[in-house]
Amino acid sequence: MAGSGTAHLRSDDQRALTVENLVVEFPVSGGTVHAVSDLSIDLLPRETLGILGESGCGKSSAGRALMQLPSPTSGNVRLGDVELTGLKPKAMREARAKMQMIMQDPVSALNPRRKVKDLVAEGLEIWGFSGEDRAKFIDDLLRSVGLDPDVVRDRRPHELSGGQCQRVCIARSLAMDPDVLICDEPVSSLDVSVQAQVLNLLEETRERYDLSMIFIAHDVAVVKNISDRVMVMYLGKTCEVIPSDGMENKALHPYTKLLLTSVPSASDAAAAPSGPVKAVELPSPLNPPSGCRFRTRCPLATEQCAAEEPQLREMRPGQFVACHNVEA
Ligand SMILES: Nc1ncnc2c1ncn2[C@@H]1O[C@H](COP(=O)(O)OP(=O)(O)OP(=O)(O)O)[C@@H](O)[C@H]1O
Repeated sequence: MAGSGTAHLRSDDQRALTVENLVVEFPVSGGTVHAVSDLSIDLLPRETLGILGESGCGKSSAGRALMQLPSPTSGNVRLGDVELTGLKPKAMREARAKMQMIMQDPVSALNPRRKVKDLVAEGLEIWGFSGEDRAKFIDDLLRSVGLDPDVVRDRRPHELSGGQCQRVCIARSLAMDPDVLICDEPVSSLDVSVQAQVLNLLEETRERYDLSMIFIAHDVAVVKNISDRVMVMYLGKTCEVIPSDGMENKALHPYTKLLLTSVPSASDAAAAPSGPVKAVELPSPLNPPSGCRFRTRCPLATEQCAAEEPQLREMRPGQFVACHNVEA
């Protein structure tokens, strides 16, 4: 798999989730949208991997394809030891229970006609819970996400705030006893005042329930703070995988540096790309540039970048970069 975009962990490390060469394409009238191209991920148990990139780079398409919603165009997704590709519907439902997704808009993720206690219980049939056991289980889950069961259990989504709805979504996911939580922009639709509370809850939840997490967002500071490692995507491809600790000083790919300079910090100067980034629109995923997809905006681009696609190389321990023109 060398050069395929995988994070290349040690071969003896256990994986919560393994993704190999994921491709997501959408046929449209003008051709094919190449939303995700050759994406590989190794997620360790209890690790949070951030996926960072600007709008339209394929983050959500990748997240949904991991859940097989819909299945990717090609590539393999393995949850623990279970290969999801090609599972029959019943086996897929059971496997999918172990990988839950928290969406950007919690209000529209919840059925407006159902009460909180029924929303949280939506997936519980497969565990066979009923009666008092079930009611206690739901109350415990509501408490664990910081909601008072006596206050919220009989309410419907429109009677709750956005932050409370996201807490209900998190409780509903936890009801399935998942191993992996995929969070797709989980706080971007919430008021700034409650974003930090929900981020803290996600972090506490990951620790308390021994979860592994994929955290998708375009906000560099949020992704950096919550993640152990960050995967930076540009136009459907991985350009860098980097430990989040100190990444503002360690980033090597010109695109990662560009993203980091959008976060005001004392280390901006160190992080700035070496040369002006060209002010052009994000190229169309219908017809991505040849070679390196970032080359049309890159201050370091050479002829080689148009001719040859750079593969991920381990430049420093745990840091992988797809660029012809950077050195460690
Ligand atoms: N169902 C679809 N049909 C056609 N094109 C799609 C579809 N879903 C996504 N796309 C396109 O795929 C590309 C990647 O979109 P995606 O939503 O995955 O990006 P993103 O990084 O999550 O962006 P955002 O943060 O704005 O959601 C975009 O060009 C988008 O327009």
